[in-house]
Amino acid sequence: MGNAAEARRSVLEDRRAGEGGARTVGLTKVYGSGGTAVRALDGVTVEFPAERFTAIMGPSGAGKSTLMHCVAGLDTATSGRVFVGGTELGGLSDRALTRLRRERVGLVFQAFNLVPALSAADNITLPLTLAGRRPDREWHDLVVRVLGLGNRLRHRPAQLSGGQAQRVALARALVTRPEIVFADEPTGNLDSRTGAEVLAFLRRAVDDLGQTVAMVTHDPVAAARADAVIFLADGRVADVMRHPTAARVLDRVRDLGGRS
Ligand SMILES: Nc1ncnc2c1ncn2[C@@H]1O[C@H](COP(=O)(O)OP(=O)(O)OP(=O)(O)O)[C@@H](O)[C@H]1O
Repeated sequence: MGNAAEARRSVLEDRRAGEGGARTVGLTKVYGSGGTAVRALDGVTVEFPAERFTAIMGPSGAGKSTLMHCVAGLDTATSGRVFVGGTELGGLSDRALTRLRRERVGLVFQAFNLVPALSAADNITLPLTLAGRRPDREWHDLVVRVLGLGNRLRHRPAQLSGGQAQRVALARALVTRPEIVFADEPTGNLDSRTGAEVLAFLRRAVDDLGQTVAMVTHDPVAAARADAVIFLADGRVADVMRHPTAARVLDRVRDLGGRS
């Protein structure tokens, strides 16, 4: 076995045993009150298992973003429970929640959200810089290698293609070795070939780096790269499909009505 493979194995064996993933129990989120109240989530119990890739689909307004925001600690539940790894979010102080959000959850957005003035390398380590932490060099280098970014580190975002920019965003989400990475329509701004490449890297984050990924998408082909698809409709879980194929996902999306 080569040095690189050995390094990779030893880094992966370091994983915090028994941690990772996220889940909700009876998660309900109501925006507003009285006659104008909107029940965005209505008793959602779902699991994002550790070291798995899960897609979230559903018609517009089904509650996909709300679910992601509540599990990522960006929004608070009205009732029900949210766990990231072994930690229940409901019991955390604002300060602890901020820390959890920063260090134990990774976020990837459609619009990349890289800092234009910083190199790819500095963008990747930004979450650690903000937290006053030093990168775990071995893990950092492994992430950069698996995402194929070694020769792009000195580039600024404007000098990167869309697919490279999204890989930098993914590396930034992974560098803290979070319990879960949420990707919100990560291929929405990319052409289909580049989108497929980014999906392949999301898969590698799970298969080669042992990370946990949850992805909101409207695209059945993208969802088919996941291990399971959670379908939401009207704030509830309408279905969970394991081992999805694009054709089966498309059928289900049509059953649920409208654009997924
Ligand atoms: N901050 C808010 N205040 C009031 N209502 C909200 C707020 N955020 C979301 N909603 C409502 O909650 C419901 C679920 O919205 P959410 O954005 O989670 O859906 P979605 O499935 O992500 O939709 P899309 O695919 O269009 O992004 C919608 O009816 C929406 O209008």
